[in-house]
Amino acid sequence: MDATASSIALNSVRITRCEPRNGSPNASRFQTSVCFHFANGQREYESSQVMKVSMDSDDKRSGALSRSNFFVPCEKRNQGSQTICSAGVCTHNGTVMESISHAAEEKVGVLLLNLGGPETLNDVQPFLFNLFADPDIIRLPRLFRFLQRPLAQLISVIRAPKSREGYAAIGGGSPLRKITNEQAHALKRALEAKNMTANVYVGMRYWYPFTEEAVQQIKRDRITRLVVLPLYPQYSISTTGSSIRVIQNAFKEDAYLSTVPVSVIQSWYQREGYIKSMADLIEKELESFSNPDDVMIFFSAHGVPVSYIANAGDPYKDQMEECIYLIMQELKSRGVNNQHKLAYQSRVGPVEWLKPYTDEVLVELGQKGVKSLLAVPVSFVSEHIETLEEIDMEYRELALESGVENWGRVPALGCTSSFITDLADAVIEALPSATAMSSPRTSSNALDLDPVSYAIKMFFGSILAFLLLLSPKMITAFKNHL
Ligand SMILES: C=CC1=C(C)c2cc3[nH]c(cc4nc(cc5[nH]c(cc1n2)c(C)c5CCC(=O)O)C(CCC(=O)O)=C4C)c(C)c3C=C
Ligand SMILES: [Fe+2]
Repeated sequence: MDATASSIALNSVRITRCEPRNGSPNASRFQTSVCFHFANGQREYESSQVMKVSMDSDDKRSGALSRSNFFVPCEKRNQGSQTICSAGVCTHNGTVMESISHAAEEKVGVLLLNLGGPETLNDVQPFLFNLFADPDIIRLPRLFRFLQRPLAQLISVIRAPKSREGYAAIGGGSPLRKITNEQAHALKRALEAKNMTANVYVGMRYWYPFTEEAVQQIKRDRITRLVVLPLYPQYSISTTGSSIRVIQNAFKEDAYLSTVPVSVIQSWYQREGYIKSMADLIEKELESFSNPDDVMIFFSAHGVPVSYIANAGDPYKDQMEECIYLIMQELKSRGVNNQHKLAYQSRVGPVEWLKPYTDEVLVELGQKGVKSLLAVPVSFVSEHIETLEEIDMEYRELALESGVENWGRVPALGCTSSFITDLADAVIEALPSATAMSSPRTSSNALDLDPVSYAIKMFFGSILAFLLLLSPKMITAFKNHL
């Protein structure tokens, strides 16, 4: 292939029009390429994305466009297609393709996102306050947004005792920070094994280390290209959506960060590596039952309020159902044909959540005579309160009381090597599509920061919350549902 003719720069990546020697004269290939060179001068990558724009008559109507991504160490590619990368310049079959001018200093970062959890029992109430103060968790109509923080204060105080009991039962705090740090180290090592050096950061939404702190570190480290990887396989407004909003705000407002190319992996439940890793864990755990074929595989996903799906277009339910379908297909291909069921756990508050509810289904299954159940937590990839306390203690007890005799639980993926390797592949595949997040701030943002209106809103909001707190009727109503 000769790289000739037109070439334009796009977000610091060069796009080159290449004419295939023996290909259709009506087809054009556009190759985007960027070279990464690291400080030790040894590790080099060429990332290429080839887009084939076909102008054949059949394809004209549909504007057919096919795309393939590859991201390989230059040494490997050199063997097959004679690409040589050095000092920011890639040559392909003898034709010089300039790479970006600052490629020599490319410094790759990966930001892992998670929810965070209280590390001590004293952290529980302030952690809950941060969670309920998030407009992606308690979705108030715009007109009532000024009540968000007073309401968060109220709900966090009421919820705290129940929540504290749960954290006390699992050792006095959430293991999420420790496990996420371990996953970050494992991912860094997995990337190194694929010849990619990257700084891996952890950003939590509601507790330390906060996402905002991680973003500041990314700025101090002068990262030049970033992949954002939420540790939630499925996208929900309440998890991935909320964390991405924080990142977008931080990046747009900062002169340096707004220029950094960023690629966000929104969801990855459909990745083969993840599906196979989940199937491995399930297959292994089934073997611990004396009658593996009779065990019902019981997927327990974290719930969200129905209004997220019905009114706000949250794709979470669809993605969850597809995810379960893919895992079951994988198991079937291995000859595992067990029955399965999906239900939703962890509902909070008086509104309707996704159904069926885990606790209700467990009772029904027990009463129907199901004797063996294998619980599979499927919304998270680390152990935390909802696996260690809710599933292992509350749901297990409920199932056994309802007639289930054999109970098992699949562990969260944690640092399972096939899973971490797949995350490394996801990062490498995402790098070439990184683009800057910069965009002008909106006038409504500016309004949100006006200190006078903020003070007025806080004043009236606090009075309302205070009145609510004084009302015993109100407290009883909340307590019954939280
Ligand atoms: C009130 C609304 C909540 C929504 C919506 C929600 C969605 C949601 N959460 C997770 C994952 C986690 N949740 C965790 C803790 C947690 N979540 C809520 C509430 C909502 N979650 C509360 C009140 C709490 C605190 C614990 C408790 O009191 O029950 C955690 C951290 C657990 C830990 O070990 O610290 C995770 C992780 C998902 C995946 C999700 C929607 C898809
Ligand atoms: Fe939650």
